[in-house]
Amino acid sequence: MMNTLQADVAVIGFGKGGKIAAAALGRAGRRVVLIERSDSMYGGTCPNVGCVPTKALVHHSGRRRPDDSPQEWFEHAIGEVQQLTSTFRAGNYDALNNADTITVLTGTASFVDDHTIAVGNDVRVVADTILINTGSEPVIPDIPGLRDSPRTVTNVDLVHGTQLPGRLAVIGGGYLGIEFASIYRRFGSQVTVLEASPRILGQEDDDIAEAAAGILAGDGVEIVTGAKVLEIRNEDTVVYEKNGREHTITVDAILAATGRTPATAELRLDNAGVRVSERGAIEVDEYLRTSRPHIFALGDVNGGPQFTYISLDDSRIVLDQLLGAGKRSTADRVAVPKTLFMSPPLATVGLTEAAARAEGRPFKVAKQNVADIIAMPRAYIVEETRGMMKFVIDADTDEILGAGLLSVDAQELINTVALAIRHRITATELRESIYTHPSSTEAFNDVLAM
Ligand SMILES: Cc1cc2nc3c(=O)[nH]c(=O)nc-3n(C[C@H](O)[C@H](O)[C@H](O)COP(=O)(O)OP(=O)(O)OC[C@H]3O[C@@H](n4cnc5c(N)ncnc54)[C@H](O)[C@@H]3O)c2cc1C
Ligand SMILES: NC(=O)c1ccc[n+]([C@@H]2O[C@H](COP(=O)([O-])OP(=O)(O)OC[C@H]3O[C@@H](n4cnc5c(N)ncnc54)[C@H](O)[C@@H]3O)[C@@H](O)[C@H]2O)c1
Repeated sequence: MMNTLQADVAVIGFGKGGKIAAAALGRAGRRVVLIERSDSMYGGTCPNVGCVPTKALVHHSGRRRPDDSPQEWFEHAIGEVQQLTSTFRAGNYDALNNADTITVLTGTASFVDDHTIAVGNDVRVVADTILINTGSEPVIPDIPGLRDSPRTVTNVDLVHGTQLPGRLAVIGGGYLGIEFASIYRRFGSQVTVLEASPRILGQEDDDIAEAAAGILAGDGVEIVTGAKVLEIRNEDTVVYEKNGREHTITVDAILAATGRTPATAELRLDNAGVRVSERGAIEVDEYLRTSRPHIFALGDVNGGPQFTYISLDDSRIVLDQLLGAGKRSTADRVAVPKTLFMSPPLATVGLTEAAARAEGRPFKVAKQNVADIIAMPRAYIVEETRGMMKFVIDADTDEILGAGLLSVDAQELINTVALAIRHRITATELRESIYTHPSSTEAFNDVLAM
């Protein structure tokens, strides 16, 4: 028999934005039903198979001593990571399911019409308002042999598998590819990154991307740029072309890290009249309303930047529509920082030097290698002096336009710079602030003294 639940708000997908919105709406007395397709995904990608396990692997890979067996250390690390993710998963589930106003259903959701959602075969949810928060999925490029090879893995396989690949090929030198390349190299794998573009980290300035590539190469990651992967032969041999010559590498695992696409395939959006863009994302306005105004889309599925904190900010916008003044929008976002967790991390915000030049605005650049920053003994204390810090500054106003920090603690430093940009704190003010000692922030005293 069909079981029908009535709700004020239905949330499809237990991602960051969906869970924050569900909790707040539940606290406000709304009857909320949240639907998640997998019982191993409560909390979404980030705590289960994304940010949290990968950053825990960064941590554990860095603690391996030269005499530790790579395989044993890896297995130990995966065990630790699985404990961590299961704690977070249970915490996420309980936080919502224990609320009187919220029901969590486990099953795949699809639209029946614009107010009705089917969950599996037996349950229907009828809701006034619907939030779609189904995230994204890896794109496996159409390379002959890749999809069928048992050696092809995704981020999900890599954070669950207990066998350290002796040899790993990573197709794609973006955020995901470089993080996994760095992690697995530090665990002891032989890693080759095959990037189609002339260089990795194509969105960053040349000097920053080159410095990052230099650190990875120094750690033993082989980076092949301008590589065209032709096929996967006999399941384990990656055939690629560079400069007109064919090369092969035989590997234990192949990670496709060539981007992630919004997860809409199972939703039957056509039944609800929700429009999707040419690139497969759910179309939204700046208030995250879809083509059906009572249906919102949050997080990766709406085609915005694919970061957990953007999904979180999406929930603020939707909550402002449903419970607040309805003013907040995606247009409010200024200086959104990001961090690539290689070792040391690369964190960036605002304009690159290339973008400032393209805009034709007067700017100056302040940059220094971390090893030369006298005001930052912390780099020497923690024995991580690799990298560089770079600021792009408006030559007329002294405002900071952007920064690229490839440095120990960069994932923390960048938030201070982002705040400075948002609040129009000048480079001089940032330079002349008083910082704790010994800290990494002290570097600003030095690098900004142009
Ligand atoms: C390996 C990796 C590392 C990353 N590292 C970082 C990082 O360090 N920092 C950072 O900010 N970002 C990172 N990201 C990106 C970040 O994880 C995503 O941007 C973020 O998790 C997106 O969240 P979301 O709210 O859009 O949805 P998600 O967290 O993806 O959740 C969507 C949920 O919807 C469920 N679902 C899908 N379809 C249906 C359906 N039809 N019915 C029911 N449920 C459904 C899914 O099972 C999933 O649980 C990383 C991503 C990956 C893959
Ligand atoms: N630390 C973080 O915040 C973090 C970590 C991992 C992932 N993410 C998110 O996940 C998203 C997806 O990551 P991603 O690295 O998969 O995508 P990406 O778009 O960041 O990078 C993809 C890379 O693959 C290359 N590429 C594409 N097709 C190729 C091919 N056929 N052969 C070789 N190279 C090819 C591209 O030139 C690009 O460099 C990121 O954009 C990011 O938003 C964030």
